[in-house]
Amino acid sequence: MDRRNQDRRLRAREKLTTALLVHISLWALSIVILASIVTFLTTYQSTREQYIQLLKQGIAPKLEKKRWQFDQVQSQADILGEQFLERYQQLMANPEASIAAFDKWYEETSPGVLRLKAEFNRGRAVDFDLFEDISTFAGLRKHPIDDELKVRIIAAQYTLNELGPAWQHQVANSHFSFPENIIVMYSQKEPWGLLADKDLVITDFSVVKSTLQEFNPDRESLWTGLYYDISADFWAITYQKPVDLNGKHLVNASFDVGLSNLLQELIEKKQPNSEHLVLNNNGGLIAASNMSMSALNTHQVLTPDNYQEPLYEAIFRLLQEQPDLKDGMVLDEGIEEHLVIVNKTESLNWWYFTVYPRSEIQKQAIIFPLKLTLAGIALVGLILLMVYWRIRAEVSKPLRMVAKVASMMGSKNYEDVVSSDIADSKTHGEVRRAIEAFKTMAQRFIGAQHELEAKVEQRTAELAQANRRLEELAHSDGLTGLLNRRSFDRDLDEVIRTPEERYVLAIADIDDFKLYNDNYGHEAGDNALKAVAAFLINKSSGKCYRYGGEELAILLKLGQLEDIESELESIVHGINDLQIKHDYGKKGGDFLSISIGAAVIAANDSPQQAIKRADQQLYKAKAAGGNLVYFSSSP
Ligand SMILES: Nc1nc2c(ncn2[C@@H]2O[C@H](COP(=O)(O)OP(=O)(O)OP(=O)(O)O)[C@@H](O)[C@H]2O)c(=O)[nH]1
Repeated sequence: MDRRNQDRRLRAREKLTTALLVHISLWALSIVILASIVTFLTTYQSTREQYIQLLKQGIAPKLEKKRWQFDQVQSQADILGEQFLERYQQLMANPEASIAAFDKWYEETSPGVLRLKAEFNRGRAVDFDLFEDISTFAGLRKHPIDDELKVRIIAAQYTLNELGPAWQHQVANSHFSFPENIIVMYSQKEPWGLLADKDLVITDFSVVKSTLQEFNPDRESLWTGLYYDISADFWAITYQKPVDLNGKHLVNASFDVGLSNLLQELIEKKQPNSEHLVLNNNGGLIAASNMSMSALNTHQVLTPDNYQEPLYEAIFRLLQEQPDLKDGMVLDEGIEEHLVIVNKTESLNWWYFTVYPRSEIQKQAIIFPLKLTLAGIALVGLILLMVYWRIRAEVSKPLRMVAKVASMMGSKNYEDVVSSDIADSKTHGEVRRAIEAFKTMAQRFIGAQHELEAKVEQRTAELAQANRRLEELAHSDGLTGLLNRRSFDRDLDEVIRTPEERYVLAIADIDDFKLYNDNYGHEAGDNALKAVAAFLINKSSGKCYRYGGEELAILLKLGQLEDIESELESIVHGINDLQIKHDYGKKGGDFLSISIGAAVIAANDSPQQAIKRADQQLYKAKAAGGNLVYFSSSP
């Protein structure tokens, strides 16, 4: 087996192994990937649920706790409003004292702007009442302050002075805002009425404006959005409850509630990557965990108009576009790329939104399938290694053995195949059976070969025999069994070519054979001819030929001349002694006879000359009456 063939076989083996490994790895990797996708989808769902629970736990309880405080504020506003109305009605029954008090206690600080004297903020005793931490700002308005308004302001001042201190721990400030651009405030922190800008228009604040009868016919209480109280230096929201009497809007009982703590909690205690936003029913921002510097600089109630923060804007849009938004909803597509968890408190009518990037959930969800994929790939790699090793041992090597045996078969080394110990050593299963089949085949080939060789030998012998027979037939005469004329010519040539050996040519002719034929028939003639020939073969020491029709020839080695002559004469006599009846010979004899003419072949004779010499002697014997031998010993 030459090197190139071995290489070709090696490459073929490698191709088989590679193709198998590629197939197996493709299938295995497909399964791993499919399993990973299924796992990812399942894991994603469970991770999503897990995160929703976590996020819900994060924001909802805090806001729920805070809600109690806001509920309190609302009921305080109810009390404040009721107390005011009671006081107002009392004072209106006898307004002169209140009017006098107003004129005495209030001073014009700039044209058209009145403020409660500062001593009421610091502490001023009036009869049995001590006024403290109270300030009032009466800004520019269309109409001058009439008596009723003076009584209303005094009623608000008394009510706040009475109730304000009790709620200092719940709220930042307690106050009454008037539709006539007036505010009466109880605050232990800031004398807000004294500090307010003289041109301030209270009703320009959206929350106050929206309590006016023309904007709020249903007389609903309202929370503002978040704003930064620069004078108090804190984040706050304001609650306004309109208080009417006989269809007239008197005041708003209102509170400022500080939200710094809530904001702090939202920012510090939120889950990583999550954001929390609290919006009122109008979309105003109550609180957010991602407050920015731009919000800090706004100094106003935060609405989408003045606070362009993408997340807040997206949530605001969601609130506008989805009127069927409900408490407890989880939206996958609420905001692009974010999961949105919705909470709502019915009493406050506030929305709590928790926003979490979906990519974070995907990141968490992908970890397990990723590990699974990596483990799967590692496992596939390991399996491939083992498969490669097993294929080499179980397939490639046995196939090489099969190929070796097949090659021996191809080279007709059947004996080697039979005597090979390949099948006995390292093979099993189909390969072993294949090699054993090759061995059986080789054994049969050997048997068939032996059988064939025996047959060929037999046929060859038969052919040789047939050839010999053909040879005989080609050189003998069919009727008499004597050598034929062709043999005679061949032998005569050879005799002449070997002058060292001397020969005598004798030609014998049956006497009156025509007459014999004519009288006894041709068949009898044939028989007579056969009898003469048989006698010649039997008696003659030389080779006998049928020379022509009834003429026969004998080539005799020249020994003693007398012996030859005597042999020839004994032949002539012997034919007579056969006593073949011939009653029609010219000389009237009883039996068939022959005449022989013989002559020694000269060294330089041609075949024709040798024949002629014998023929001349025969002629003489015939002429002398037949049944005679004429022999010329001199060439
Ligand atoms: N039956 C038979 N006759 C043969 C055969 N060959 C030659 N003859 C006959 O031999 C005869 C020879 O005749 P001739 O040549 O006249 O010779 P002959 O009659 O023997 O006369 P002499 O030779 O002078 O004695 C012919 O009649 C041939 O037909 C043969 O194979 N069989």
